[in-house]
Amino acid sequence: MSRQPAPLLSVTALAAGWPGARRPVCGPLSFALAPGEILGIGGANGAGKSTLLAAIAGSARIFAGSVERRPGLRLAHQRQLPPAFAGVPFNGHDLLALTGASSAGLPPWLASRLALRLDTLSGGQRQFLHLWASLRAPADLVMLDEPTNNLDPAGVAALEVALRRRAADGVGLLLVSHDARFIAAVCGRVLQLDAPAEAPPDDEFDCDSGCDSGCDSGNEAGTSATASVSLEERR
Ligand SMILES: Nc1ncnc2c1ncn2[C@@H]1O[C@H](COP(=O)(O)OP(=O)(O)OP(=O)(O)O)[C@@H](O)[C@H]1O
Repeated sequence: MSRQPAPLLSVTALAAGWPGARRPVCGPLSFALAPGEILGIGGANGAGKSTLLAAIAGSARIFAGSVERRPGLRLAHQRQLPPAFAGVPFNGHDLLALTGASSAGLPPWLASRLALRLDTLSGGQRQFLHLWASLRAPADLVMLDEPTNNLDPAGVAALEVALRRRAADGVGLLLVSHDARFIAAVCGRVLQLDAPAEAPPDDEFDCDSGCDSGCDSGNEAGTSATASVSLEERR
């Protein structure tokens, strides 16, 4: 009898936002991510997609619910706007060394530019290099925020190949993207966050007892009036 591998990540009734805010920006959200799974995260501007990644990485505030990472989980997180390192004498080799990523398999159009300073690369070249640095880092879970930004069709195709290879290694992938074609091409499931309310209510959010951010306890996470979620199977 085969046993299912333990999930890399279990998110339960999570309402996440930012320190100092009265209310979370997303949630309640519940999902799990298995090794080798590619999960897409979609939704309108401001729906809280980046906030969700930040909560999983431990850099946003958890108002209610929980994020459980598999013990010892190694996480790589590429933010939406990777740093340009302007004015810093730092090249592609340095960036890959910093994250522990191998350059083996890097597309030739980028491999030939690894000795160049990052602030002399084009936007798409730098984007792909940052993606590679996260994707090929020694990580169990890789989260990429708008990975197709600045990439041309050849870059997107190379990214899709790299993502599938990483998933085949058992790495779990969370991909935030507005690119519906890209998400449909690579993701087995999609978590769709609802658009934020036009004007957020100014009443304070009541945390449930699972809050880990030092708020007063209150009622259930399920009563949150912020974005809801739907999870679609793509195949
Ligand atoms: N560091 C932060 N501190 C405080 N509020 C933040 C911070 N980052 C984002 N927010 C707020 O959280 C809300 C959700 O932002 P978030 O970046 O998560 O949305 P998103 O779904 O990723 O949007 P987009 O598609 O535009 O990238 C926004 O209203 C934003 O103003």
